[in-house]
Amino acid sequence: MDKLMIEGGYPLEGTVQIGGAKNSAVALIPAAILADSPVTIDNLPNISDVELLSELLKEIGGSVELSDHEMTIHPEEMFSMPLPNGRVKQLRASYYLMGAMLGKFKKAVIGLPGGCNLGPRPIDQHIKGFEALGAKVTNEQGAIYLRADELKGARIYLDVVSVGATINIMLAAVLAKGQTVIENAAKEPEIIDVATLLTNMGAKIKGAGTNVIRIDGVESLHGCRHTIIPDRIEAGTYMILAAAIGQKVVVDNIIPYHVESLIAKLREMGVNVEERDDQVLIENHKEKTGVDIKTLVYPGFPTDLQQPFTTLLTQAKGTSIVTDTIYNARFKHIDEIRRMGADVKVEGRSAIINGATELQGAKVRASDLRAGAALLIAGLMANGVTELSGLEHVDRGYENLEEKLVGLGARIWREQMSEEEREQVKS
Ligand SMILES: CC(=O)N[C@H]1[C@@H](OP(=O)(O)OP(=O)(O)OC[C@H]2O[C@@H](n3ccc(=O)[nH]c3=O)[C@H](O)[C@@H]2O)O[C@H](CO)[C@@H](O)[C@@H]1O
Ligand SMILES: C=C(OP(=O)(O)O)C(=O)O
Repeated sequence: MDKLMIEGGYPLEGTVQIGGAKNSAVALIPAAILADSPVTIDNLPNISDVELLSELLKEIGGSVELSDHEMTIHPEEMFSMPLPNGRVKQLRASYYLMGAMLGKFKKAVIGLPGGCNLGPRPIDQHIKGFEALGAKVTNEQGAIYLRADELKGARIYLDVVSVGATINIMLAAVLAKGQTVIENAAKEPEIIDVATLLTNMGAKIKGAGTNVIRIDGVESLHGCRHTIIPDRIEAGTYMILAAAIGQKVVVDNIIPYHVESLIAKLREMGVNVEERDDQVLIENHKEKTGVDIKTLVYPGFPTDLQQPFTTLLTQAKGTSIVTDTIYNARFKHIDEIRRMGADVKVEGRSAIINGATELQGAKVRASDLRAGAALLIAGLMANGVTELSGLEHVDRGYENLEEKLVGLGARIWREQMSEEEREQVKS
């Protein structure tokens, strides 16, 4: 068990390269199950969720070659091995094995997923979609059993706009007979990325990126090569970090259009953002003013950047209100940044931040992935040393974290936790 040691107060400068999108990668890897020949995915992020999925594909008989940022998946020998426990519980995206295995084998047994604990994260809309396609779905002791004699296209209206349900239904529908229409679909860039891979595999999909997706089922799918889009949440995290403690930071290899809502809010605060073709330059020399944000589905402000942005707002003058409309318990980082000196309180679904406050280094723990990002930013801004534990969450979504930060001039390194510290974490 490691902790991250962060010596705060050193301004950051330089260029940081952004990797491939976690939330695309974790859907693209299961999508390969649907093919009859090898699928190669590149610009793959070097994160633990990718490693876990690669192991899960091996458990169902696949062979996987993983080299530097590239994975080739051989699905020819895969079979519908039940996965009720184990690795499926360690990440959210294991739910995509349901759609992909149901689509390919017409049956699957998959344990309920893990992932960040942000309050209730039901999968009723995924199940509604599978049932509409003709599957019988039951929940037996925390595992979802799916079975169908055949899958037939259907019209499915999602009661809530869900990234996971939209992608999962696409995965189950591409090999179904006839047409499937997903209404009130999510529009995140990762959905377009998954539809692009499936289309290159031979699927017929129209409308990905809009709220109505039409899928005409095909008999079979073949392998192909696919390059993952840049991770807009990793990019956003470095942009927030640059606004918090950067002087002149270039966030490179991104699609600026995917982070428009963040750019708008940074500018509103008084941060200079220059948009270029595939990079943004963040210059931070003025006093920052507090702003209000409300998280929304894409293209609104992403919930996954809410926690890091809250930390930035502690450095802005005045009162800011952050409301998370997607998750009702995504404020577990607040108690920790308060311990570092921030003036923040949570009321219902909102955090109220009074700034600007000086932060002091402390021993803090990440309760989830983006809480980790929020505390990392706090540590880099704070006076003195911050010790951040809970790195198993952070490593799910940020590749080569220390390397990228040291490249920008940060003083940050990993250390093993002492026996006593490990005991404290367990209790
Ligand atoms: C692996 C992955 O891509 N994770 C992302 C995905 O999570 P995930 O796919 O879990 O998030 P959803 O878009 O499905 O969830 C959005 C909202 O809908 C609710 N809901 C969802 C499904 C369902 O069947 N029933 C239901 O009520 C959820 O509780 C939540 O309040 O999108 C989230 C919202 O952008 C991001 O925070 C996560 O980073
Ligand atoms: C919530 C997130 O991830 P997951 O859905 O994989 O838990 C995230 O990436 O911020």
